[in-house]
Amino acid sequence: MSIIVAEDLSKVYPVAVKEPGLKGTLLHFVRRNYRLVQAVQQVSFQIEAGEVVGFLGANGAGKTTTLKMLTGLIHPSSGQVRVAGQVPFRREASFLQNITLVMGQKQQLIWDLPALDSLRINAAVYGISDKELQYRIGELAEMLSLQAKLTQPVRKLSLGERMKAELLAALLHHPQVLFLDEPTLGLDVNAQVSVRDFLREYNQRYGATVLLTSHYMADITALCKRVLVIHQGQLIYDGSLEGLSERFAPCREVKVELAQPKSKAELLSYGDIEAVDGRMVRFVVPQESLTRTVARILAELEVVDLAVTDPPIEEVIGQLFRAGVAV
Ligand SMILES: Nc1ncnc2c1ncn2[C@@H]1O[C@H](COP(=O)(O)OP(=O)(O)OP(=O)(O)O)[C@@H](O)[C@H]1O
Repeated sequence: MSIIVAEDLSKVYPVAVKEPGLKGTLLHFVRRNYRLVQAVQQVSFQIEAGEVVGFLGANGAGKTTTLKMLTGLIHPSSGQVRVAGQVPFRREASFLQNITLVMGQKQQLIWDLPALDSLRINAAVYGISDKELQYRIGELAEMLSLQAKLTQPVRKLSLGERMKAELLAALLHHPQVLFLDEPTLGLDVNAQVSVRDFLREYNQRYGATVLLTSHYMADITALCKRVLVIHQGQLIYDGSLEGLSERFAPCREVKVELAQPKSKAELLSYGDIEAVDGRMVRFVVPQESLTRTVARILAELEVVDLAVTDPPIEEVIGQLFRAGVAV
């Protein structure tokens, strides 16, 4: 059975609209007008236990709203959601024991205290014994290379160390399902890599299920075989990461090694040229004319080697977010 099930999940936010000026402010007190923002529209997906799934979308696409519905922070306007067999919005203790939500831009650790003190508070909330707490902190701190940092006030930690300490706090109760909203936000490249490595190891060691949003494609490519893409509140893709390029990339790169160098003018009839370097040529060819163009190149030019590659995944996603593609 799937550990996360969303069926026709929708969320509409009523937003109060106020006219500018004093008159608008006074009227706002007496009679409020609302406009409705459809943040998430009939989103359905299922995630199996142990999967690591990337959740992609441009700013305002509906990712955080969906995560909030999956963790029970907000009630869906319509649709069904079950996580670890429970209805999140009921926020039952057995549900909260099973999940965690980490938001890169929010922190739960107390700023002026050492992380260790906040961890003790969390342990009390989750009913973790002292002995078990020592064991779990030791294990997670080692995985995160954080042993020496837990006795320092949180405000004295670097951003990367703080994020790792946040992860430690969020995972102390050994949740089965991790909802991670931009866990590497603002971190430098080294810190991003160590958070990624930790998440991979945590998933493998505990078989935890992870739903992860990130604007850093490196997080997604390093961790997720499967991605969900949301655009203007609608799920427009649910499938493999490689499948994204196949489905949405408008162009392919055709790399050709020629027997003899050719001038740019001679090559232009085959497609846009990305680069020419002696006998090596890189063409950018629209998807729909790919087969025809490759056949022409092979028939008309003396070719030593030819390879067709997808554009970088960042480019595909960027294009997808800019254009927005209907399902
Ligand atoms: N509490 C709220 N009240 C009204 N509108 C909201 C509220 N929260 C979110 N929205 C709106 O719902 C839409 C989806 O927002 P959401 O935060 O889910 O997007 P997101 O994909 O997480 O974006 P980002 O990547 O910028 O965090 C946006 O249009 C946003 O303005």
